[in-house]
Amino acid sequence: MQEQVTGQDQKFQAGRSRPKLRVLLVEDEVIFARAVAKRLQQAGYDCEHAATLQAGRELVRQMAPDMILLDMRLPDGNGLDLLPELVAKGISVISMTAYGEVADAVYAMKLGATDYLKKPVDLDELLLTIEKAQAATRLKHHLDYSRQRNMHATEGVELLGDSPAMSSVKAQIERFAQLVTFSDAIPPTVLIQGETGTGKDVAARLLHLSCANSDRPFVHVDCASLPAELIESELFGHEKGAFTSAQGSRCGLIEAAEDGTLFLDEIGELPLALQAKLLNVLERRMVRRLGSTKEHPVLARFVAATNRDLHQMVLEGRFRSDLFYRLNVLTMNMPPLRERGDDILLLAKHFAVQTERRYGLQPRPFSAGATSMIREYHWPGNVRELKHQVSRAVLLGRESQIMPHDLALPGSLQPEQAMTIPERGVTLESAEKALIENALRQSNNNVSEAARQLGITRMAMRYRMERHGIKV
Ligand SMILES: Nc1ncnc2c1ncn2[C@@H]1O[C@H](COP(=O)(O)OP(=O)(O)OP(=O)(O)O)[C@@H](O)[C@H]1O
Repeated sequence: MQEQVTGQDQKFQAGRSRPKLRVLLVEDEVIFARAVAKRLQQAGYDCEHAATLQAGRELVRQMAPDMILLDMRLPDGNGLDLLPELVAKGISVISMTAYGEVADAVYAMKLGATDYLKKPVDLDELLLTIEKAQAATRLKHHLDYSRQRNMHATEGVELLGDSPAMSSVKAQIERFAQLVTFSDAIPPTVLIQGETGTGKDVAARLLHLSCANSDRPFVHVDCASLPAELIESELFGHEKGAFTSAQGSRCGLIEAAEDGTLFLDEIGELPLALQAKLLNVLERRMVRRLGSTKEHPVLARFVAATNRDLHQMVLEGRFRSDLFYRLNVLTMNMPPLRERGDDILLLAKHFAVQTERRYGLQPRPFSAGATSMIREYHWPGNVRELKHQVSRAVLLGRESQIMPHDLALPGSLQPEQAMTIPERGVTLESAEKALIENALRQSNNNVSEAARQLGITRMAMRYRMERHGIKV
């Protein structure tokens, strides 16, 4: 028997903005099932009901539930028979057992159920248990995500560019790799500073690859994107029961880095309380999981990166000075892209070829106008912005060359240059003339292209050129 619960309570769901959790209830007591379904729908969940194992299996396929409330004693078998396949699908399962079936509940937990409820089920307790299970699933996904993204972490790492600024960075990476590999006591901490998108992450991975034990783990922790309440357990690990959703014990990322590299990205975003704990780890080289009394030695080398001015943050009381001095031992500054001379074009060509290959497109050169625009633009988002704009231009451009308008940059002039009025003043007429001459220069005297850059028609451009006596 299979029953879908819909109807009068649908109105409670309307207008809820959070995605609805899909809950499947596998339960043969129909009156109890109706009460549960009604309550869950009122609470904003999507709920469907199956009264047998077979109907449950069928609905799992159809509705792909996020969570299952699973009764143990069903007309066509025991809920425990269905449990392993649900767990294997990554579905969170809450088992429901009648009085006197404690052994079933224990066995269900061993098979991977997230939690259990004893019948008769109190509906408020049921809601709390669902919320708890949801939090546990979210935590697990975050941990799995962090671990997964660290696999293949150093594949295909390249720091392109041979401008003096980049050559000096590469030489520094080599030198630091020697220092952190062969210091017999504690490997000194490396701090990589630089504007956003300058390649700090790439530099950290390259440093790891340049060390003697590059086959050891490289573990990346993004202090900015991890929710504050997860950073601590992510970094330090936890024992079972250390907090409500800690279902089992788990090693933290500091431990997971073993004797490899722990890369603390966006260290400036680390909450003050955790800064103190991190300092303790750096000083004592010991780590203790949340809820544990046992300490583990820390063998990893620490590399931190930031696009913030940590010194300024120290002055403002937002970053601990003792941690700053501890981190600021070997410091590397990633130069902004605009200070890398010909590297800008080299990188632009590299990203263009990369995109063309990836999408099986015909190679197209940059037009002279696009080339000078790339050279002159100030690239506030650095290499990341260049990569993004070039890929976009390659994918969207229609002409035989990549044109300035394909790059969609906000003009090649730096905003400050374009906006600043000289002390002696300037007339609108002369500013307009300068802009037109500039656009023509950038587009290699291509009038249509220059008109496009200035957002006017070719006719209007011709008219203005004539008025200012500009000839091409
Ligand atoms: N020199 C380089 N050669 C090739 N690719 C690079 C280079 N520098 C950066 N990149 C690429 O640019 C993008 C941004 O680099 P990365 O993430 O290392 O910057 P970041 O400084 O860590 O940025 P954020 O401060 O925002 O975290 C990445 O896709 C990276 O592969």
